[in-house]
Amino acid sequence: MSVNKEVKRITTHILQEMKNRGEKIAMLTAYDFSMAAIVDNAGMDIILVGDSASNVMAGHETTLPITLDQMIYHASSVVRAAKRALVIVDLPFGSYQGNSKEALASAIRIMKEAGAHGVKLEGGVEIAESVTRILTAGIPVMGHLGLTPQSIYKFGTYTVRAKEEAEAAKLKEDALKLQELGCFGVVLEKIPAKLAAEVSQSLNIPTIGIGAGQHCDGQVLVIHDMLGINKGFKPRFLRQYAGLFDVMNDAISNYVGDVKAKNFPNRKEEY
Ligand SMILES: Nc1nc(=O)c2c([nH]1)NC[C@@H]1CN(c3ccc(C(=O)N[C@@H](CCC(=O)O)C(=O)O)cc3)CN21
Ligand SMILES: CC(C)C(=O)C(=O)O
Ligand SMILES: [Mg+2]
Repeated sequence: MSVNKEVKRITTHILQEMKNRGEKIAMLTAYDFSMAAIVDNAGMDIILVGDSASNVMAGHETTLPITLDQMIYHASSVVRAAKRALVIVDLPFGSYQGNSKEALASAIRIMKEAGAHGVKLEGGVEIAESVTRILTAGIPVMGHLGLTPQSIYKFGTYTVRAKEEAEAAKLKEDALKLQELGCFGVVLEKIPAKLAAEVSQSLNIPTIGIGAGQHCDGQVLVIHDMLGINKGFKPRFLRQYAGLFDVMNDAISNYVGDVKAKNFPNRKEEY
């Protein structure tokens, strides 16, 4: 399907129209200017400045260490590159769980200092007050349910979530609550496809899946994973669209070889 690059800027209203007419929503992460420029040029609907930057940019084992200041630095770089995509930024661990006032202050910093278009928060009914407060300030909010990596130490593993009926019921309740509060969409991470399909059908707002099957209204992946830059990470839900680790490794080792062999620079490459 061809991508309409005529659209000036994707908005949350356009995303809702896309769901209404059954057009799938494409979302991908980016954390810096150069990558975001490529992602935007390729016709992405939403660019997520994910707290997965903690893993893929900083090399941490979890998303917990990344700070609000660091997220703002990544987000401001992405915003400068994004001409068409809607730029959504994860509120990092510790920047919103304290109370709704803190949550709003963090969201405002992201909007004001990075120029982002909205924020994403992990959690359901527990964060209802914060979601409401942020929305009241006119800031679009996206929910995130299922595997919520900021709670990894509570769960202990990254296995599929909501397989049991009780947890599935809670997730459905959370999704409805987030919609009722006014979220423009919700990410469903690593839950059974059947549950994601049910939630996607029962909600009016779009669902964006990662490891949540084909019936979500859109899909999201981490860019380093789908480009094959991050070789070690290969869960079943991930499709690798390129093998950039090897491509980049070959180019870089050729450069090393040329320098060592005195093949670079040559006479044409000097002044
Ligand atoms: N590089 C990267 N990609 C991601 O998708 C991602 C991050 N980082 N950081 C934040 C969260 C964490 N996410 C994750 C992490 C692990 C799995 C996962 O499936 N891990 C194992 C299986 C774990 C298990 O079953 O116990 C795997 O198969 O690799 C999925 C999503 C998604 N997000
Ligand atoms: C995996 C996506 C949904 C995310 O939250 C992130 O990249 O941080
Ligand atoms: Mg995240």
